[in-house]
Amino acid sequence: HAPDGAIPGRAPPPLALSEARCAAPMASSEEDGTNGGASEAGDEKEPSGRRRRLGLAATAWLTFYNIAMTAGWLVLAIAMVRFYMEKGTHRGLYKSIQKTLKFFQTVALIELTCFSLQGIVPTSVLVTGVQVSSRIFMVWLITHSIKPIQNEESVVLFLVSWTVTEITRYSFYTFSLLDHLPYFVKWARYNFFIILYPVGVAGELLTIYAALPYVKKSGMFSIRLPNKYNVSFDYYYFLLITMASYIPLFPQLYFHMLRQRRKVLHGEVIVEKDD
Ligand SMILES: CCCCCCCCCCCCC[C@@H](O)CC(=O)SCCNC(=O)CCNC(=O)[C@H](O)C(C)(C)COP(=O)(O)OP(=O)(O)OC[C@H]1O[C@@H](n2cnc3c(N)ncnc32)[C@H](O)[C@@H]1OP(=O)(O)O
Repeated sequence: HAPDGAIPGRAPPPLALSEARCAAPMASSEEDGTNGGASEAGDEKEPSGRRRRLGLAATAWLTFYNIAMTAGWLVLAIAMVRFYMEKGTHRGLYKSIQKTLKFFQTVALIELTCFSLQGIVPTSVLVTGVQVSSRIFMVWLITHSIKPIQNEESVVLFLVSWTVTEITRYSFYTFSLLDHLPYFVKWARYNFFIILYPVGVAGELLTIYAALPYVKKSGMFSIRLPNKYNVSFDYYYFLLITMASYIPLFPQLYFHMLRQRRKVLHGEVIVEKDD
């Protein structure tokens, strides 16, 4: 365990959001030895490291954000279960929940642009960047834009994986910030992904694959030569490259989560390279 603030490769932690202008990360649970403020035993006598370092304004804002996101994804989960119970089919499911999905998944850009890039939370910019951008891509440039694939079973695969993951993740952050992290939530955050990550990725890849014929036929989002800028772009090949990029990128995200799991659940100290 490193002493407070003495984290190799990281700037000193902020005291308050307003002071820091999102400029420095908060110390992690491993590093300050406070278990991230999680009071599983419920016997803490003073504010945890997490709250001390973040400051009231940042803690309040993050808590509000995480509660809102937990609620949003819960609403989505309930809507999906209700839809399936009433209709008995997945057909039409995407259409019925698309507004909520688009809203809450797009809002997650805040995590990249403010929390991560600005250093409010000590998360990896690279990991968060790949995670958020691939989701935004799936939501807007695939499922929203290519209507014929909206009823594919693969869409349900990633919808369910994302939803369970996000309810768990945001409630984990919320309870951590409130210093009352139930062990089950922590366990779920660092175990569910073992199954949900590959299932979600399979759903995403199958959905992109299903979109290929429509993209090829329609020539959507493609720029053909000749044109006055003398540039060409073929969305069909872009999708093929995107699918291929899962091969090097997904294992990195998966192994990152496995390392996090060892660190958080089993207390292993892992020195990670800076982004
Ligand atoms: C333009 C086209 C792009 C195409 C790219 C194609 C390539 C794609 C490759 C693969 C993409 C994967 C796609 C994905 O959509 C699939 C799925 O999601 S399927 C569903 C299952 N998914 C998961 O289980 C995801 C699991 N992964 C993660 O959760 C993430 O990796 C991530 C959240 C990004 C990182 O987690 P990590 O554990 O490393 O760090 P955290 O960010 O959770 O925590 C670090 C510390 O920061 C604190 N923190 C972070 N955020 C908050 C917050 N909102 N509020 C409060 N605190 C926060 C956190 O508590 C930690 O603090 P401490 O260290 O003190 O405990």
